[in-house]
Amino acid sequence: MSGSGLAADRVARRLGGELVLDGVSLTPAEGSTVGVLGPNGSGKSTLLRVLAGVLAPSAGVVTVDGREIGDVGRRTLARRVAVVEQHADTQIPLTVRDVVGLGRVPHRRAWLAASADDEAAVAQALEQTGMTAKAGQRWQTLSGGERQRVQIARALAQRPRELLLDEPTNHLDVQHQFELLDLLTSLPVTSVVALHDLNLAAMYCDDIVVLDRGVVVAAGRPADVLTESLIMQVYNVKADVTTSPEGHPHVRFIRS
Ligand SMILES: Nc1ncnc2c1ncn2[C@@H]1O[C@H](COP(=O)(O)OP(=O)(O)OP(=O)(O)O)[C@@H](O)[C@H]1O
Repeated sequence: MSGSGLAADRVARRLGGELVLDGVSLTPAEGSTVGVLGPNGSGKSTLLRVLAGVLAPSAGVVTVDGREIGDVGRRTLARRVAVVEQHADTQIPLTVRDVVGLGRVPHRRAWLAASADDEAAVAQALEQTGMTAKAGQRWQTLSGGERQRVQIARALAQRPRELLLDEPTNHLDVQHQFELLDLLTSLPVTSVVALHDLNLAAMYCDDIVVLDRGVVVAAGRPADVLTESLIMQVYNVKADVTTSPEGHPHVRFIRS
């Protein structure tokens, strides 16, 4: 398969005897934000882990600039693909600045101290995520939302071309959800983001992929994908979908 960027072609993955992903293809346009939606257990995290090269596909291929991901060196991959997982934790007493600095590791030779470039990338990432004032604070003492923002800062400090995020808005208050997604969509990176909030996905994603039991059941522009029938089919919930004044689909759930 040719093409630039990160792509999945008919990827399957088996876990514990179950087919958790089945024939999933994803070709994010360069610089776009792609939302991965789907119910609990539908395979969103697994897809992100396969795209990150952490899990190998059981069938199909993931490619980076047309090369199979397994053939791209770990260091090369770590320099361009950044991952923000759902439950990052550490027992090591690190400051916020230390954690963000971990994003620079793939760019450094082990025996060299942080360069001016590294320091500038860390400072910029702290600034972009609004964490500069907390740079000296211990990671363990942060709130859930602050930890989330620091993980995102670490990923940004990596200066990736592709950013994979697993429910990054999870712990964030509404202002920080908007700030994060405004930031993601303004960066010159390709982002693949697992989200649960259909309206956030509608507001911010260029494209949406909906998984159900490991299969892509819909993909395309939010307005084409987020329909009342799709929401009923996938989530078994009634919804009223209208168009917001900004032109995005707006989903209102209806209790039956
Ligand atoms: N190591 C494993 N062994 C067996 N099954 C697994 C394993 N890891 C994940 N699964 C199963 O794979 C399916 C997909 O999991 P995944 O975490 O990708 O879903 P998800 O869409 O991210 O869910 P959520 O919205 O709850 O985060 C689930 O049914 C899960 O139980």
